[in-house]
Amino acid sequence: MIRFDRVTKTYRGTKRPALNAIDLEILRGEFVFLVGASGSGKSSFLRLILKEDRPTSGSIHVLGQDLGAISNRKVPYFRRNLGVVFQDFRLLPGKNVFDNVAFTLQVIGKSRGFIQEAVPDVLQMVGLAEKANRLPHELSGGEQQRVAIARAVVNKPAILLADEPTGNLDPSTSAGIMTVLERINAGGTTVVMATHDNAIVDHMKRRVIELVTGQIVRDESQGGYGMTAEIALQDSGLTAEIALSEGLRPPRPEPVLVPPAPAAQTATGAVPASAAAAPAGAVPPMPVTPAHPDPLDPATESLTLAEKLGLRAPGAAGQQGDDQNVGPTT
Ligand SMILES: Nc1ncnc2c1ncn2[C@@H]1O[C@H](COP(=O)(O)OP(=O)(O)OP(=O)(O)O)[C@@H](O)[C@H]1O
Repeated sequence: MIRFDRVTKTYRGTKRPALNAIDLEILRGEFVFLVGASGSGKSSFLRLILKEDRPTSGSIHVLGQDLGAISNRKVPYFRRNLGVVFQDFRLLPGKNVFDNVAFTLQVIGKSRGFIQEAVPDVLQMVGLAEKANRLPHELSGGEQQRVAIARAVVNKPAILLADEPTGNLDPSTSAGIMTVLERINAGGTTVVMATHDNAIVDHMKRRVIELVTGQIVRDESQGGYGMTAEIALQDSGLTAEIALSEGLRPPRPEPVLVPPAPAAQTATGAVPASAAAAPAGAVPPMPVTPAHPDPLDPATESLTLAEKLGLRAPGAAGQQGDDQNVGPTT
């Protein structure tokens, strides 16, 4: 379903790869947590799956397609198989709940009849059937995220990518969002979720892949958040987190040295997924750099919402002002 073969991503102007020789397979129907300190490569990993960016070396297959062989023109068609949810919801503030969800289907040209059936169904699934006429600012943060999830899955994608979907939500609201994501996964959609939320990861007991400086150091079939290295930058006033240097990092259990699971199997047990993985604890201090797509790279140029959701080719005409990126409204 998703396969990375020796994938390395090095951004322009940087020396150290954001992702370093990643070998990984995610199977149909899996629910996978991607954990790791800020800057460890989680968002880069998701962007590569979406073909929002391209690897510096190595190959990526998603749904049987070699992403390197998909032309830019065909990318929007490829992305229709993927739903995406972000930490900051990205709803359209002037459209009500129904229209925010219908937006996905309108952009890809679905009929009015189809939309009239599909949108109420998915709103029911995320628990918002009664709020179809509300505007985003009339909803709580958790409800706004449910709308974003409904929009992501209304076209029944095979894969749902979620980049810290509970990052702006309190614990009980987050639990509700996870119930919705579990429901979507139970319906057959493969879910890959990047998160810093240790309580959720520990509670769900799903596959956990941990990145440290762009390498997979842990791949467990029913993992927990564990000793994932994170620290708040209190003295800088930022809430970002950095990987701990060796001296500061809490002790980590010795890795179990067993060979990586065969490509076609789900990972079992604590498996260092790459022989080249950095030894536990050997983590240099990380500069805290916000992840922005490389402005010089045509594959990561600034995208409108429709483009970002994979519904329209970058630069293709849309309705003026119809799809600007929007953050939380509460
Ligand atoms: N467009 C870019 N240009 C240059 N460097 C980048 C770019 N995007 C990410 N990076 C760098 O690549 C590394 C991995 O970043 P990435 O955003 O993938 O990490 P992350 O694990 O998602 O972090 P966070 O948890 O903070 O979202 C970091 O060192 C980051 O600074």
